[in-house]
Amino acid sequence: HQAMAPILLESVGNERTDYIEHEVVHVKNPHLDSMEEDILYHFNLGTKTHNLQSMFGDIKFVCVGGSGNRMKAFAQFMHRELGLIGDTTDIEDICAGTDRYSMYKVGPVLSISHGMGVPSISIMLHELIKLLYHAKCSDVTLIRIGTSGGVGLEPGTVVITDRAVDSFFRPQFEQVVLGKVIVRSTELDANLAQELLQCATEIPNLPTVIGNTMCTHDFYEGQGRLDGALCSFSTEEKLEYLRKAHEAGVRNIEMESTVFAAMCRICGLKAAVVCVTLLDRFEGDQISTPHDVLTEYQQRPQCLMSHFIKKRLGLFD
Ligand SMILES: O=P(O)(O)O[C@H]1O[C@H](CO)[C@@H](O)[C@H]1O
Ligand SMILES: O=c1cc[nH]c(=O)[nH]1
Repeated sequence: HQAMAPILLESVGNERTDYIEHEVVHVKNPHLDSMEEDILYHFNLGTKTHNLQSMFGDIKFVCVGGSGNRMKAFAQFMHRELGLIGDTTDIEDICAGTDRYSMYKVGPVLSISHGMGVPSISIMLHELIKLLYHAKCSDVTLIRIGTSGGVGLEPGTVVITDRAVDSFFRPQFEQVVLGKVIVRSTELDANLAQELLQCATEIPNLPTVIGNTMCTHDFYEGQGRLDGALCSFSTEEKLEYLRKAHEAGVRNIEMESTVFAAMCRICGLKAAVVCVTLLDRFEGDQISTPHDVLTEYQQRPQCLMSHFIKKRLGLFD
């Protein structure tokens, strides 16, 4: 596992002591340095009102997911898994002053909700990356733990994303900036994906694959569903699209992975996407699985995360 402390390089016959540079979180915005104060509006945090370094400087793992309740449950679960002292009911929402996002901190783990879809997670990521930068965090790993629709997989399978692709199966994210389209790569960290797959093999009953994840801008028509309020295509056309997606290596469909991958990559954050599949889209569109089964499915990426984090922290040694 990766060392958490600075790595000392002993150089024989040399008085100097070198440290390998930590991978710090970058922001790619020259305007930020000249700002006297930075207000992270949707978190209800700011550089003048909060000491971000003392609040967040020790963060090494950030897990994000759509729902506030899921991310609270994950924080409580991690609190127990890491054997931290105190009551899990005392874990407070750091963003309680706003109802846009929820944020919980347990030791070196930050758990944050991002809502649904690219615009929602993108706003959250702008503020999260600035928060990690202001807090002078280093060696941070960011993981989205979510749900998705499977493409030719048994429901409940966990998919670790190889490439995050758009609706045309391209590994890129397009953002319109000042009326022009900017295209950014969605490449994720291949070593991290392999490390997570290895962790999955060490956990019983956690069916896991690596595959491409398609990110769409809609849950219904945008994912080829026949059960929305609008539908402009036939069942055969839907299945043809899913077959093409499958041929392009797509194993699951969700709504945030491309922008998540693109933003993390540019800012020097090692990132992964781990989503459980709730259904097989070749079999249907409605999520009709009983609630308790869905709850158990949602816990699968969390179990994988706990194993991964504990392994990285050397808690199994
Ligand atoms: O389960 P989460 O992480 O919210 O993500 C998935 O679920 C939502 C749709 O139900 C979309 O946001 C999709 O990406
Ligand atoms: O089919 C699904 C299930 C969860 N999330 C999605 O985006 N699609």
